[in-house]
Amino acid sequence: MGITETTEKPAGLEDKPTKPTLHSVQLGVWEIVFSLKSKSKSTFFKFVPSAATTVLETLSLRWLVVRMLKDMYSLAPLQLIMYVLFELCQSLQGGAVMYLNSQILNEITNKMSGRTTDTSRIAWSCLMRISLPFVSSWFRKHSLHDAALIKNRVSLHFMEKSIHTVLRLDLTTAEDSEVKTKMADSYFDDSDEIWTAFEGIFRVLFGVLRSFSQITLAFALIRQHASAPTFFALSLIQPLATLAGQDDLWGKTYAVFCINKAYERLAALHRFAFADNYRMDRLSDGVAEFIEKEFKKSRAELGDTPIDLIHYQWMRRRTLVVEALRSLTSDFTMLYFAFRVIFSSEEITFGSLVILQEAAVNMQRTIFMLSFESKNLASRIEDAKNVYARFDIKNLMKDGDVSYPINDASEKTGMKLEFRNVYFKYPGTTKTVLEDISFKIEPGQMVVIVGVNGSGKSSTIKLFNRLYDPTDGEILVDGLPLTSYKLKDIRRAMAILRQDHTSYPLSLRLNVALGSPDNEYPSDEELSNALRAGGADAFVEKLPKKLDTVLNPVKLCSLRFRGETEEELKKMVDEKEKTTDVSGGETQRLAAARTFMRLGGGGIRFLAADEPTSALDPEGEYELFSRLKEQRGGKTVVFITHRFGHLTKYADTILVLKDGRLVESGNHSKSICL
Ligand SMILES: Nc1ncnc2c1ncn2[C@@H]1O[C@H](COP(=O)(O)OP(=O)(O)OP(=O)(O)O)[C@@H](O)[C@H]1O
Repeated sequence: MGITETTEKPAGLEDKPTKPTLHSVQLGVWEIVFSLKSKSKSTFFKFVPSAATTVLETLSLRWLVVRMLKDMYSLAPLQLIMYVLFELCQSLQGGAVMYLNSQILNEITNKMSGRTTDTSRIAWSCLMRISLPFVSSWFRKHSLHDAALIKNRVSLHFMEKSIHTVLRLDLTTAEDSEVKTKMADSYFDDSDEIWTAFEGIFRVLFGVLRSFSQITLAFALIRQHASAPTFFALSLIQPLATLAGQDDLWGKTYAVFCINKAYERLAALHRFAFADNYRMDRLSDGVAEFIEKEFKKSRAELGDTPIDLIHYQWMRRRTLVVEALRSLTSDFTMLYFAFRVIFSSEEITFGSLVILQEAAVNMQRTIFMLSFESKNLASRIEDAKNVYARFDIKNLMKDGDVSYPINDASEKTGMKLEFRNVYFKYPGTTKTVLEDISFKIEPGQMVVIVGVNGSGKSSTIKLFNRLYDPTDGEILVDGLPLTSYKLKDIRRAMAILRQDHTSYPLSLRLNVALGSPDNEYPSDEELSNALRAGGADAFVEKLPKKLDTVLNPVKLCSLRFRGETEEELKKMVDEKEKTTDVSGGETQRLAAARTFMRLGGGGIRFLAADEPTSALDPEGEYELFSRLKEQRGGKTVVFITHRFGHLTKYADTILVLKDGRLVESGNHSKSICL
């Protein structure tokens, strides 16, 4: 259970390529492995270069600071100015307190040594000293209030900008590994990076200003004492020794592994018992007893081996002698004065001593603050930089500039489509999923694409509305390259019912209405027509909240028990978090209703349905296709289906795909071999 250090190949890494520079320490159930480079460096030796690097980085990122300031000023100009002023006043308040203390202490010293005292000065200083905390808390209150308001506006503003950024990303860009990394940490709760970085910079600036003003004042007040510089120098030893002796895990590069089999099993059993996704299996397999029995067994095997976090175990390694020496450094200043009293004739007043002590403590605080902030600020600034980098992501897919439709012909006119020697690979992959595909679809035609799983049917559909662009070859729409049209126009002219139907985390009403986003408040009649056409009316009618049901509400509730369970609170949270279970077929019907809503919205010239019936029974499938056929009007239609029996006989063209190639095309009358 003790500490074991080794520079040999760490356990658990046998199958990983290990470099000889690795060093490992075993603590409790953990093994911590770091590079030897980071082993010898103490926090102090890292603090100096890291503080310098942070300052230099902050200076080199002036554009970022200016951009943040501009953004914040535009969102809350008055509050920003007031916040800076309040913080500035608070920074200078330390100096004022020190000045007033020195005045009071000098008068006390005069009194104690029998000299005359200036009563009005002492009364005035006391009055000011009493008023200062009130003034200061007034500043604090307003500064906190302004800071909260700016933070709120900034968070919501950047949340909105993040949403704008993510919504306009095309698939190729969104799947790019660099873009994925940039977008990875843009969480809903993490929208205050800009404010955090800004606040961090200001905290350092005001902290330095506060200490600087106090130290300058202290020097001015006690400059006649020869011992002042030595005193300050001695007071620096304590923070510097603490930093030098601090061998924490901050800033080290390391990996932690669990090397205790019993603890690994405990963790697995714990997950098995708690994770929601195992709940059904746990109950149906009746594994509760097994879990508890195994847990007890592993616990006995583990014994008292420490399981707490590696940071705590690491901290406990400190030796008592080092701790004792470090705490002694805080007494150096007192020991120095004791020494002066014995060996020197210099007279130092009680007041000066207190002021010196106060200034020294402030200096120590500044050093600790800078050490802490230099670690934090760099990463906060990096986070803020990433936020702006996300906003600057450029779409890889180029938008066209031709409006669609070119001329506003009748709505019934279908789209004319042509694939010319189209090849396609998904971005970042090497497999050609579509190879040399050529076909033509005349306006208003109905085409059925068939083929076994993985033959490229869905990939073909994804090229129609430019979710992806072909790797080679060309797609033409109404005689012009698809890429020449404005993306927004071309997508607005298409209705695509996809295979992997989803329901949005919004009410069912919006789930259907969003099929036609230009008509976000459709009438009840339009909604029920779409629901009926999609075959979703019956199941929606049975739901207690009908169209106001949110199938999977976003969870924003939390409940913490302190002692007894509060049933009322629990019920409220359960009610808010309640999900409504619907079958795969019902979600598919909902997606179909959304498509019918789109078809009814007007402006649609092309309809594609990619196996929209996979979760439907044969009757549901027949009904859906019949209604899609009924409502297609003159639109060009492409259907993909596995069960094509009754569909293919209506098709003007049947395209047969195999391994990404078009192996046959024709129609029933040309007796295509299906
Ligand atoms: N996002 C993707 N990234 C990489 N490869 C993909 C992606 N989607 C599909 N593929 C691959 O492209 C090939 C064609 O897939 P596609 O989904 O177009 O076939 P499909 O004929 O529609 O199949 P199914 O009938 O199962 O839906 C498959 O080999 C598949 O693994």
